[in-house]
Order: sequence, then C-alpha cells, then structure tokens
Amino acid sequence: MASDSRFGRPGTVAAGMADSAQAQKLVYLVTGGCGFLGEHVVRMLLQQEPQLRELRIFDLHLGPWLEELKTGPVQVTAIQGDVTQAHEVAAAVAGAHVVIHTAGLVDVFGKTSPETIHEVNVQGTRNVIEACVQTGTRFLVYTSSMEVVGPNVKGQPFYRGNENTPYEAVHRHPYPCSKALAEQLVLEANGRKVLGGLPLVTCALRPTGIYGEGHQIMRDFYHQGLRLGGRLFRAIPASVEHGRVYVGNVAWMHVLVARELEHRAALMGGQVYFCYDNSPYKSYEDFNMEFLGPCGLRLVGTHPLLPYWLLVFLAALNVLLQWLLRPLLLYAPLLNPYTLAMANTTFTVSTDKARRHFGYEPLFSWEESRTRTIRWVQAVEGSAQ
Ligand SMILES: NC(=O)c1ccc[n+]([C@@H]2O[C@H](COP(=O)([O-])OP(=O)(O)OC[C@H]3O[C@@H](n4cnc5c(N)ncnc54)[C@H](O)[C@@H]3O)[C@@H](O)[C@H]2O)c1
Ligand SMILES: CC(C)CCC[C@@H](C)[C@H]1CC[C@H]2[C@@H]3[C@H](O)C=C4C[C@@H](O)CC[C@]4(C)[C@H]3CC[C@]12C
Repeated sequence: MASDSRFGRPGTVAAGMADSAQAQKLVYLVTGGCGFLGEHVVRMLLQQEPQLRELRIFDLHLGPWLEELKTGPVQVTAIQGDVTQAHEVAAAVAGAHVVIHTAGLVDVFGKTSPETIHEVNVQGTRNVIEACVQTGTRFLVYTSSMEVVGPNVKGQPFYRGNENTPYEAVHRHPYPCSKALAEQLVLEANGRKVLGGLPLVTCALRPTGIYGEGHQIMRDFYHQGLRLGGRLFRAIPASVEHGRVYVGNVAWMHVLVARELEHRAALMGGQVYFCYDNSPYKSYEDFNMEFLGPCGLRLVGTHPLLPYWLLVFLAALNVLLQWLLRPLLLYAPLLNPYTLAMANTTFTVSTDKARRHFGYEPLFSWEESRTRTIRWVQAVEGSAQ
C-alpha cells in the first residue's frame, strides 16, 4: 500500500495536528500493525488521535511503508516481533498506555496447522494480557471476529442480529475456535489488577467480513475473474446475506474504543461490540460485485450455476487433494467445506451498541467506502499490467 491520502480526510488530519500540540502524552501499541486491518488502524490513529506521543507497531513482518510515517510529529516505533514469544511482547508493551491487539493468523483455507493457529491466536493473546498485567498497561482492545458467534456448525442463520441475540455458537474449525478462546481470555481479564494495583479494562470488537483497500481475498477474486475472461460464476444464492464492514470504519471503531475505555471503563469494560456500518446487506458474491463490477467483471447467473450438492462434493474433494498433495505442495483453494458453509449461511448484524456505549458513527459512508475500494481494485489492475 502506498500514499496516505487514501486513508484519511485532510480536514481531520489538520485538526488532529493542531490539537496534538496541546496534549501529546499517550503511547499506543498496535500488534499486527502491518496487516490489512492493522495498517488502517495505524494510519487512523496517526490522523485521529491528537493525544498520541508514540505509536509502536509490533508485527512478525514489518512493511516498508512504515518508513514514511516516521517523519511526522508522532514518534513511530516499528518492532519486529512474534506474539507467541512472551518476552518480546512484554518488552513492546512496557510503558504503553493502550494496546490494540489485532495480530492474528487468519486462515480458513488450511494453509497452517491448527496448532499454529492456536499458538498465535490464543497463546499470543494470553501473552499480550500477561504483558499488560506485568508492566502496568491498563487498556486493551482486542480484534475478535463475527466468527466467535457464527455461522455455527449447524449452519443456522443469524439474520440482522445484535450482541444479545441468542445463537448457538458452536464451532469445530481451528480459526473460529481460536478466536472464541482468545476473546474469552480478553473478557475474563477485565478487572484484573495490573502492576501498580489499578484494574485492567478490556473489550473485544467483532468485525464481520472486512473489505476495503488491501483486502487480499478481493484481489484474489478479481484476478480469478480476469483469468475467466472477465466473468465470475454465481455459486451462492443471492438471498443469503453475508455481513460486511468497511476497513476504515473498523479502524475508526478501534480508535474510538481505545480513546473512550478510560472514561467509560465501567460501561465498556468486558464488553463485546460487533463492527458495523451502512454497507448494504447482500450475498458475499453480490457484495463483491459492487467493486468488481465497475472494474469490468460480470457475475454470471441469477441463480447458482452448480447444484449445491456438487459444490459440497467439490469442497470435500479439495480437502482430499490438499491432504494428498501436502508432501509436495500447498494446495489451498478458496472453496472448502468451511468457506462454503460461511458463504452459504446468512450471517448479518444490525445493532447500535457501539453508538450507545461510545458514540460511534461510521466515519465513511457506504458511497465513500465503495468508491475507495473500487479505486483500490483499479490500482491493483493498473499495477498488474
Ligand atoms: N479480515 C477480516 O475479514 C477479519 C474479520 C474479522 C476479524 N478479523 C481479525 O482482524 C485481525 C486482523 O486481520 P487481517 O485481516 O488484517 O489479517 P492480516 O493477516 O492481514 O493481518 C494480521 C497481521 O498479524 C501479523 N501476525 C501474524 N502472526 C503474528 C505473530 N505470531 N506475531 C506478530 N504478528 C503476527 C501478520 O504479520 C499480519 O500483519 C485478526 O485478528 C483477525 O482475526 C479479520
Ligand atoms: C463458495 C465460494 C464460491 C465462495 C467462497 C468465499 C469465501 C472464501 C469467503 C466467504 C465468507 C468469507 C469470510 C467472512 O467474510 C468472514 C471472515 C471473518 C474473519 O474473521 C476472517 C475472514 C473471514 C473468514 C472470511 C474469509 C473468506 C470467506 C470464507
């Protein structure tokens, strides 16, 4: 990713900088700050958090774009480290006022072992919590996921539900299992005494499927469409709704939560919030076409072109092929039984809890989110030529 201008609003940047002269005192740490969401959180903090003195970015892989951030008024400290290594985490956390923990292994395609997913997502989160307790950091924001709730193994729909909607959250796949365990650790840690005797205040944000600039799977679908002569073939009924939220708004929610946790600790501590905005309710494929359509792709079919049983068969075949080919190569296609169930089960949220608890309103309208994402896909296209 490149230029700053894609991420912010010039007006608010200027306002933020003026305010920052008054009270630059806070140190923030963002784990996973070089990932898809993490980069947006980092840039959003620099633009929207006037109290920031130092921003630490902790990631297994540091991006070259970090260099351009080091010339601004806030001290940007890049830390190459691994959340599974407790001592590395503790060193990064020491002296931070707020930790935003977005680092995680997002793998629903069988690229990594269940043990590694658990190690990074669960043990990594445990290390972050213990580091906060040991070093006296009081505010922890955790990036959880909608998948902590569902879709569940029974494929039951969750139709425009909120944080209190009853739903049987039962999972078998390593990724949602790890996110659910990690979220539980974070919520249970709320109220623990940190070094110095004050209580830790934690909360968890649950994004639905995030989209926007830097979204790797959107890029994959785009390239697949180009390979297929500008066409994608409908696999999922248009009636199945899949929740989506723009990355800039998810980042904005993180910034707001981090800011408000201190003032509203009693209300927000130990709470979960779905991440939402005004993105329309659509099927996964129809939603992607909002961006891929203007970039020249077409979704063929008003109904799925293959019968569902055949998709189930192909998904199972992919699992078998993945297993057979493992000694030779990593075969990890988009279609497997889990991703098929995800795409084929209605899961959407409708809530205003974040507005009620900490005054969240989306920073980017749907039109703006759409335009920014289309521009980004077009730039991907340009760079591929
Ligand atoms: N992408 C989505 O649709 C989505 C939806 C809901 C929740 N989430 C959650 O948001 C967070 C960020 O996801 P993303 O889509 O940006 O993924 P991503 O893979 O782009 O970013 C994750 C970042 O974490 C870093 N990381 C991985 N293992 C690490 C380790 N051992 N130590 C330090 N850093 C490590 C990676 O290098 C990467 O920069 C994750 O916790 C994920 O579970 C993502
Ligand atoms: C059946 C195929 C034609 C389509 C396959 C699409 C599949 C790759 C998509 C569908 C839903 C997507 C997930 C969903 O948006 C939410 C999340 C939550 C998050 O925590 C991690 C990413 C993830 C799992 C998306 C991954 C890609 C999925 C499964």
